[in-house]
Amino acid sequence: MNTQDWTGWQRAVIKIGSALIAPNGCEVSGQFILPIAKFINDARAQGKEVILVSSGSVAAGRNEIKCHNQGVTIAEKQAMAAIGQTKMMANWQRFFDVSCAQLLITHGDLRDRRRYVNIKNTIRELLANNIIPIINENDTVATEELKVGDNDNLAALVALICDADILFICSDINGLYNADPKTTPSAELLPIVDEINAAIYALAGDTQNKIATGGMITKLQAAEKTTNNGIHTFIVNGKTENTFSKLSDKEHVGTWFKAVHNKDTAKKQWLKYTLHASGKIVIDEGAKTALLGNGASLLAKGVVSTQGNFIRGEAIDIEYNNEIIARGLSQYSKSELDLIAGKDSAKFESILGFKHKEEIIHRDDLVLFNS
Ligand SMILES: Nc1ncnc2c1ncn2[C@@H]1O[C@H](COP(=O)(O)OP(=O)(O)O)[C@@H](O)[C@H]1O
Ligand SMILES: N[C@@H](CCC(=O)OP(=O)(O)O)C(=O)O
Repeated sequence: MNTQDWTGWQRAVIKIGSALIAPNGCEVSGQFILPIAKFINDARAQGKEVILVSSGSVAAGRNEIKCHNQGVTIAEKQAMAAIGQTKMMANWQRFFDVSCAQLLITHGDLRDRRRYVNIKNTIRELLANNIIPIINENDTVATEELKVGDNDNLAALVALICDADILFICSDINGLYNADPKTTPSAELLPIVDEINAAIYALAGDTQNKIATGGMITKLQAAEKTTNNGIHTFIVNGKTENTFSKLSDKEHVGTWFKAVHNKDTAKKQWLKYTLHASGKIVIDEGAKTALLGNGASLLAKGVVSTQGNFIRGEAIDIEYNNEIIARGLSQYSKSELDLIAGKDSAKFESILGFKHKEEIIHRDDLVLFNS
C-alpha cells in the first residue's frame, strides 16, 4: 500500500479491547459493538475483507467464577476465559447474518512454522467462504512461556499472517496522547505518527483498567510490527459514536501510524516478529562483515561463544559487539555448536560424527535487524 494513503485498504484486521465488549467490567454488551458491526458489514458489502481480534473473554466470564483471593489467580482467570469466550462469540454473532468462526491461538502456535502456515490457510479459507474469523488468545491453555500476552500484539501478528493492508485498534481512548489522559487531563492527541521511536514509546503508559492488558505500550509494540511491514495502523476510540462512520467515509480519526515500506519476505517477518530467540551466539568481526556486507550465511568459523539452551531448528539471536544484529534458525543445537564454534565445516564430521549442514544459519533463515 501507498505509505501516504490508507483509504484504499482491501483487507483489515480490527482489534476490539475488553472495555468495548464489557463496558461494565463483566458480562458482554452490544452497546459499542453495534457501530463496529455496521462498519464491518458495510466494508464487506464493498468487497473488503475483515478479520476480528476480540478481547473480552475474561471480563465476560468474570461473574461466574468465585475468586477466593484478593487478586485473581491464573486458574480463575483461565476459567473466566473458558466461560466468557462463548459469550463473547455469541455477542458478535448476533450482529452478523453470515457465520463467525472462532480461532483460539497462542504464541506457541505462531512460532511453529507449520502451525503458522495452517492458521494462515484456515483464515484464507474462511474469508474465501464469506465467514468472519474472530481470533482471541487461547487463554485457557496458554502458560506464561506460550502466550502472546495481549491482544494488541496478537492482532499485529494476525495482520502479518493475513497480509492485511490495515490494522484498526479499537480502544476506549481517542488514540495516542502525549501522556495518559486518564491521569493527565491536559494531554494532547497525536493525529499522525510517521515513525515509532524511543520518543514515541516514552509517551505511552500502562492501562488503568483492571480488565484490560497492556495499555498504550502494547499498542505501540503492535503498531511498530505492522507499520514496519507496510501495514497502516490506527488507534481509534470505539466508544465514540461517529468513529466508524468517519472511517467508512475515509475520514481520518484517532492516531494514524503510517506504514513504512519493507521488503521482508513472509518468512523473514515471521523470524523477526513472531519467534522468540531461545539463545544467543556471539560472532567475530569477519562473520559480521559477511552477514551485513555480503548477505552471506553464518559459518561456525565466525562463532565466538553461545548462550541459552537451543536445539536444532530453533531461533537464536546473533550478537556482535554487545548488539543483537540478526536472528536466524540454527542448524545445530547449543551443545553441538559449542564443539564446532570457530572450526572449519570440513572438521564437523570428525568432531561431531555427523554434519547437518555446512552453515550454522543459512541466509534464507536469517533476518538482519536495522535493514
Ligand atoms: N499516552 C497515552 N495515550 C493514550 N492512552 C494511554 C497513554 N498511556 C496510557 N494510556 C492508557 O491506555 C489505555 C488503553 O489501553 P487498554 O486499557 O489496555 O485498552 P484496551 O482494552 O482497548 O486494550 C487508555 O485508556 C489509557 O488509560
Ligand atoms: N485474551 C484476553 C484479552 C487480553 C487483552 O489484551 O485485553 P485488552 O487489553 O482489553 O485488549 C480476553 O479475551 O479477555
